Amino acid sequence: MSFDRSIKIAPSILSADFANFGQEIRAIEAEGADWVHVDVMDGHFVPNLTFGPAAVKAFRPHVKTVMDVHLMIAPVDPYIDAYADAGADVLTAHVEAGPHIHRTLQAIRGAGMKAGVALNPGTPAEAVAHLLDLTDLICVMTVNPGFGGQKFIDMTAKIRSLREMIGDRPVHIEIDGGVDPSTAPLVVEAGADVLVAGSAVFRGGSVDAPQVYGENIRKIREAASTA
Ligand SMILES: O=C(CO)[C@H](O)[C@H](O)COP(=O)(O)O
Ligand SMILES: [Fe+2]
Repeated sequence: MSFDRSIKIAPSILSADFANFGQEIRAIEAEGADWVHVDVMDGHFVPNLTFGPAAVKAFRPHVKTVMDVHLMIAPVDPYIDAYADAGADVLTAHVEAGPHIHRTLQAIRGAGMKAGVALNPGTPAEAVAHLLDLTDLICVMTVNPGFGGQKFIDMTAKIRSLREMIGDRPVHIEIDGGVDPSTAPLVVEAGADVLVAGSAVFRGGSVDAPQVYGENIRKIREAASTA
């Protein structure tokens, strides 16, 4: 997985049909997804529960692009090897998930994955100031994590600060939560390059009507290109 700053749309399968992940992943990729975003929730760090490493491993053969795994779990460290074995390309941990995010990022890279760090809306950009050389992606949450379909929280000032802090390092800025054609240009203009979108991609479509996913992805991409 090589670094580039072009806009990438990463549909979140949190909004897919949970009885049909394989087909859903193949459909969004066929319809133009650049990455596939996988939300892991533990019912403890966030008030919702999704799936664990065995399910993520089962998704792997269906993902031909980049499997971007967003861990909303605490603790993280005991599970890093399991997600490496599951085939995650990017593994993102929350800075709020424990006292040793520096060690966690080292361990993620040590296990052969790209290391991501996520920031809740209430966490300032400065929380990652000493982590920039250990991270490949900073995920700026634009909702409080736990659920799809929530209203976008404006974090453009934080995105601008991060873009300045990152300088010319090869670090992606990913935006997660409430991204749709109306919010995408704001975050891209502020410096984001990876746009996660769950409800805005899956809304109105299905594996029997996958062209709707394609139209939804295209609308986000077109809106982002106006930034
Ligand atoms: O991490 C997440 C929630 O915690 C999801 O990735 C995010 O909410 C995407 O869903 P939507 O685009 O519907 O907001
Ligand atoms: Fe996510």
